[in-house]
Amino acid sequence: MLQVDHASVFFAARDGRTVHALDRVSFNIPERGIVVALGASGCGKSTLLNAIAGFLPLSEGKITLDGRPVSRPGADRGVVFQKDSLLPWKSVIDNVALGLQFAGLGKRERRDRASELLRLVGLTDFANALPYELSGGMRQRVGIARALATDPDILLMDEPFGALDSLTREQMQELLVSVWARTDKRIFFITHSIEEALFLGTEVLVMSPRPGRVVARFELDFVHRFAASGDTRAILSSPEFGNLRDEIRAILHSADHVRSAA
Ligand SMILES: Nc1ncnc2c1ncn2[C@@H]1O[C@H](COP(=O)(O)OP(=O)(O)OP(=O)(O)O)[C@@H](O)[C@H]1O
Repeated sequence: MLQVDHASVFFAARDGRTVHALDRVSFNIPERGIVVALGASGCGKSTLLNAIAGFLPLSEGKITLDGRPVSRPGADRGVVFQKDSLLPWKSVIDNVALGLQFAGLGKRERRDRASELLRLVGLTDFANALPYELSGGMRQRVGIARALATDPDILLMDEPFGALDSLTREQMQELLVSVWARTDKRIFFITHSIEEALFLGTEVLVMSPRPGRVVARFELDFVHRFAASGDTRAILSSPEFGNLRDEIRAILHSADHVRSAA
């Protein structure tokens, strides 16, 4: 279980003011859970992910993974960013195998593991390609395979599909569900998109800015339905999905309204 307990972060801005980026955020990610943080720009989503990744310390509160306090980056957490950070001079398979080098695996084992992961994300035929030969969606698939290489307990994904066109984005969401269903990973996922949050999340945290806090949470099972049926259309067009989308849109608008009036 990943536990985030009353996490707060204050930044000292350059003009001397203090930015209250995150305000007493608490949630858990259980086994096989996908928790999605949804909110407008500036509500502290990346700050939260960076704290879970161990890239930045909390000002108050604590984060534990299976009882161990999180204080620095570790192989138990794999991170995927919006912009892929592939090494342009290395082949796809070598990019995936990179993390395994630090884990002390031999060359043969690294390539075997990387090939297995490329199969998982449907990129076997591109193992020897260079990153510039890939589309945006394919690069993100390499990023997912690379994040999985060290077999982390949890995947942390910061708007991984935000820069993709809508069709590719939908395909990537489906691919992520199939990876999740086959690997049993926990996932923490950040997005601006209400539909993406509803489709992927077993729990959605709706966040509002200044200070960044959770204003509503929803437990969902659309992702389980998709994993069982593979029928995206039926899920997106269901009245239940539409009603929740409208409800969350209203919450986000009123959070924004409160902020502009303040
Ligand atoms: N290093 C920093 N120093 C000062 N302020 C910061 C720092 N990092 C983030 N902030 C501020 O903290 C707040 C939350 O930022 P954060 O990037 O976490 O939001 P976000 O929800 O991820 O936004 P986006 O969706 O645009 O990425 C913002 O007001 C931002 O300007």
